[in-house]
Amino acid sequence: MADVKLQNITKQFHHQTVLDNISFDVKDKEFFVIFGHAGAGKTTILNTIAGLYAPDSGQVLIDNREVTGVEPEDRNIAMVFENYALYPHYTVFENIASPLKSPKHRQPQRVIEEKVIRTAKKLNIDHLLDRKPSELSNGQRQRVGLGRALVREPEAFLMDEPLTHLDAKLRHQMRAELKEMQYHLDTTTVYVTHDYLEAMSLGDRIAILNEGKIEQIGTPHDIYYFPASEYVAQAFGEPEINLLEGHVQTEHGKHWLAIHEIGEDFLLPEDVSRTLLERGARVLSVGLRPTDIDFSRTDENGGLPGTVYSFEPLGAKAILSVKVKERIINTVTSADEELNLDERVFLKIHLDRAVFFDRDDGKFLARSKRKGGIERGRIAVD
Ligand SMILES: Nc1ncnc2c1ncn2[C@@H]1O[C@H](COP(=O)(O)OP(=O)(O)OP(=O)(O)O)[C@@H](O)[C@H]1O
Repeated sequence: MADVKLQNITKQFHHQTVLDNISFDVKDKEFFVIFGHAGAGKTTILNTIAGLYAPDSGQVLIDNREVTGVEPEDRNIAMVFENYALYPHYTVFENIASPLKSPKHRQPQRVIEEKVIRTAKKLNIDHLLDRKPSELSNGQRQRVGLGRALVREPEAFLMDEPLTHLDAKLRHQMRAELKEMQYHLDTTTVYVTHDYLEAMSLGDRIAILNEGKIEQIGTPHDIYYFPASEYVAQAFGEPEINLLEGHVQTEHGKHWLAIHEIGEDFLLPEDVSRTLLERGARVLSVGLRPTDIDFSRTDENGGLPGTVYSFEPLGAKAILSVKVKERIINTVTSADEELNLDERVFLKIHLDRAVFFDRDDGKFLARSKRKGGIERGRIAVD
């Protein structure tokens, strides 16, 4: 296996820029996820790495060797597709052996047998070699698909939404399988998805692509807790992060955040106010994850009053939307709550967990790294 590097890749189709100066470095044995909405350019990146598309500018390096002009079959990259494209009339053995029989890469029968058996053992499917794909479970089929890619001993795997059309339960199971396989096989993988949960659960690192540009590259933790932009924060999390407008105000040497939309002021964590003032940010966008807002039925500690706008039980948890003044705020509660529409409730916002963005360009400004709660109170909001 090897590392895969993209340097300043640009690609246009019909004068429309589809990839705009894309650079990243997938390390040897890394599981690297490219996340983006439909049309963001994810598949175009995979095709560029595989050599199916030539970039207009920029370089592709595999194992530090430039391959930008090299034909796909000479790149030693394996692409795994959504349906695994197994030959239905071939046995598992024949399916896995098929890449070793192509005219360009044909190998002697003895070598083929050895490689197929070794690959099947790695994937724990060596007892299934005589079966046809129709006699396999989905998980086993996936392993055969991967086995067929792996048998060529590629330098990297490229996977284009391999789990998209599976139902939720199976998808979860397959995710676990892929993860386990990755752990045992030490493969370098570039994996494309539009499902943020898949990206978070599989990726060592994730690149977030937005209309052909990379918004952020980071670990799942970085992406979730320190999103580089409002776009990233909105894409990762269900229900979506609440974004409100805040104004920094200074009184008696203390820095407060006034959120007029909900008629509430919060004392800013010191590390946050320092950063915001250094950056000269007085008006900003405040991101509050639904999980960082608690609700109660009683006004115990000066909670923020609102009324139930909707209550959506989803098994173990429920999405509670509360109308505060004219704003709808989403929170997550346990599903066994019984709440009626228009019922009066109180919210407790954990501003110490908020993420602050520039109001104009939506880029990340600050998040408190302090542990523990913050002081909270009311001052007059004009
Ligand atoms: N061969 C092509 N010719 C013309 N336009 C193309 C070609 N391939 C892709 N595009 C365009 O490039 C843009 C990015 O497409 P791409 O398939 O890379 O997106 P994606 O992020 O993989 O989307 P999806 O999740 O829908 O598969 C789209 O607007 C698409 O229409």
